[in-house]
Amino acid sequence: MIARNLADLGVDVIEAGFPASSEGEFIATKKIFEEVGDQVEVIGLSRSNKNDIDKTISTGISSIHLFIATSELHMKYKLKMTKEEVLNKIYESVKYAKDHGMIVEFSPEDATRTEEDFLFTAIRTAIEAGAERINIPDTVGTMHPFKYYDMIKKIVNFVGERIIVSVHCHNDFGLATANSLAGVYAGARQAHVTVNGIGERAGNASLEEVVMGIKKLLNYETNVKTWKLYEVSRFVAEMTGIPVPYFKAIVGDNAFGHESGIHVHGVIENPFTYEPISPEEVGNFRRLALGKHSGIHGLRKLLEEQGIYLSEDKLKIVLAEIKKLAESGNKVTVEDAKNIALKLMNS
Ligand SMILES: CC(=O)SCCNC(=O)CCNC(=O)[C@H](O)C(C)(C)COP(=O)(O)OP(=O)(O)OC[C@H]1O[C@@H](n2cnc3c(N)ncnc32)[C@H](O)[C@@H]1OP(=O)(O)O
Ligand SMILES: CC(C)C(=O)C(=O)O
Repeated sequence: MIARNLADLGVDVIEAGFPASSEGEFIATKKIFEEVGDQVEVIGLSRSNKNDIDKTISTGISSIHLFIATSELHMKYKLKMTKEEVLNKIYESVKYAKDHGMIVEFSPEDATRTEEDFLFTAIRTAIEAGAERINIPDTVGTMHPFKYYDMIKKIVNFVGERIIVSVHCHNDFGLATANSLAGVYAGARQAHVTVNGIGERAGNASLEEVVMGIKKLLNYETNVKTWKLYEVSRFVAEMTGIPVPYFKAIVGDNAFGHESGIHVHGVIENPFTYEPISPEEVGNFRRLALGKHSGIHGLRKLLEEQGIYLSEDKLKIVLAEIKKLAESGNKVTVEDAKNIALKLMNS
């Protein structure tokens, strides 16, 4: 169901799973391909070994994302391989997948902590073996946008126009979206993202933020139907049981929420004053709230929507009551405002 939502949303590629990791992932990848493979490219993640590649191929999909770590840290402690062994694995696995007719995306895992010369050698090896896409993972989110921009720019120049460079950013320092945008600005033409930013540790770059950043901040195009973003985000939250944070950009409940009087006044006059994106553009909703920060303009609007028209003096009295209520620790609703106003009108 999530895959169908993503296909309808207009994403270019769905990384459906890691077929060699379990029977469930194998079946899911196969099923997702059968369901939406005619609408969107479906790709499977795989270690750089024959067993994983064979398993991925046997799902029926035709794109594979091969990875192997290239940083000293990962090679020494995790893979227990030398540089030469890793380069051999890259060449052999990419070549093997290509010989089986796969589209190959290759990731030097922990790329951003990899010694530069070796990273370029690994990338060249993957391309020589036939990889069409090179993804540069910031595996533990240790990049900042200025550094990642320089790195991606260099790689884009190195690989030339024929190869698509992709970015994959983790959010350990809260910079996954910023780094993804820096990478795209530097010439990457694919970004790995997840709905609501879900992922290991602090998560991955969020689809909603990266798509809207590309559209509104970089002024580039994507194929994503942005007005479906909120709906897809909520669907994934419901299916996974992982709620969307209240203050989450684009899809959070407060992403278009305004309480402060000055802001509400601005938004009433022209929403662009305090909304850099309109809620409709992403399928979210504007929410005007009442509280200790409220002002007359916002209160008047909310009451008039309830059919209550008060003089400026009366509005001031209602506003004072609302502030008092909020400052005593209560959440103030439109219903509260309405009751206060009606009481005043009847007194
Ligand atoms: C940064 C990333 O996101 S990487 C992808 C993360 N995703 C996953 O791990 C998918 C879910 N994983 C799993 O289901 C399991 O870990 C499996 C099926 C992949 C492997 O399970 P196991 O065989 O039990 O091994 P385990 O996970 O404990 O260790 C990983 C093994 O893969 C090796 N390995 C790790 N990455 C790679 C790679 N890219 N290419 C080849 N071998 C690799 C490790 O060196 C280790 O090898 P060893 O068993 O010879 O010591
Ligand atoms: C497999 C790779 C792309 C990965 O997930 C990472 O390095 O974070």
